[in-house]
Amino acid sequence: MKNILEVKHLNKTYSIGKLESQHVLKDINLEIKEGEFVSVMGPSGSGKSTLLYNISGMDKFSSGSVVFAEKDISTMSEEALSKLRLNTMGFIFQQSNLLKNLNVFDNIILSAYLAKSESRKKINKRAIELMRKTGIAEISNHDITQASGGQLQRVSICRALINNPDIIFGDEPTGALNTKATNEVMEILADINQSGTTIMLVTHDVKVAAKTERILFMLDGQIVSDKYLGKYEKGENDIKIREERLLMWLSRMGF
Ligand SMILES: Nc1ncnc2c1ncn2[C@@H]1O[C@H](COP(=O)(O)OP(=O)(O)OP(=O)(O)O)[C@@H](O)[C@H]1O
Repeated sequence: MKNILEVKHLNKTYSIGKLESQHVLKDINLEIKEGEFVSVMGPSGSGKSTLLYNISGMDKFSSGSVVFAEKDISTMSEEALSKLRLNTMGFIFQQSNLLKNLNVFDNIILSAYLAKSESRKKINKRAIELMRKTGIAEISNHDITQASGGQLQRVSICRALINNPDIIFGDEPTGALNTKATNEVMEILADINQSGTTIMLVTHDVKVAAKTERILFMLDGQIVSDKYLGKYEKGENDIKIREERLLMWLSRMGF
């Protein structure tokens, strides 16, 4: 499998006021293969979200290089980078950040209409298919304010998938959900991954990470460990064994 992401000597420093700065990502080196399902764990403040935002081109890193699908994003103009994000990356956040004045369907199709690379007919067809797959077809015309937390995250997933991205980045996508909705969202993501989309999630939840294939552990701005758990098969019943393996690994690192 080819690498979809190659990160070399990545550093990120935030300036705090005039004299102080904080070195948040410290010489990160990372390769992610096409089709992998990766999660990033680690204590609060270790740099997980910062890593996600810097390798997805949402934030500007201080030094190093990030090559995404053979394109070096550090040398790209802001315009080229926005286009790359729109056409090849999908994002899911803890809070769904959906537009309250649009209904479910319009929230999903908006970015595809903006991309203008396909006919509206084709986009609408894909949106209907995505809503059906994620179990929200019946709320297509509903206002966003009427949807439950789990439904909102499914809308976010459909929105993230509408442009057929090569990769989905999620920052605590299940962080605001109850156990049932978390499990449902993870089954949907496992399904999406099985159809070939690479996924990278930041999570604090062992049950979420246990359903991913590879777990990176961050500590103080560095990836200090990288565990390969193997592909999770949707609906698999040895999830408890995966969780136990992960918990043992995490406890060895004092987490
Ligand atoms: N825009 C910013 N300006 C200054 N410092 C920042 C900024 N964003 C993050 N930081 C700092 O960078 C460090 C890493 O933050 P980050 O959000 O990446 O950690 P995290 O591991 O995702 O934490 P959490 O699990 O709590 O979300 C923290 O000390 C945070 O205060």
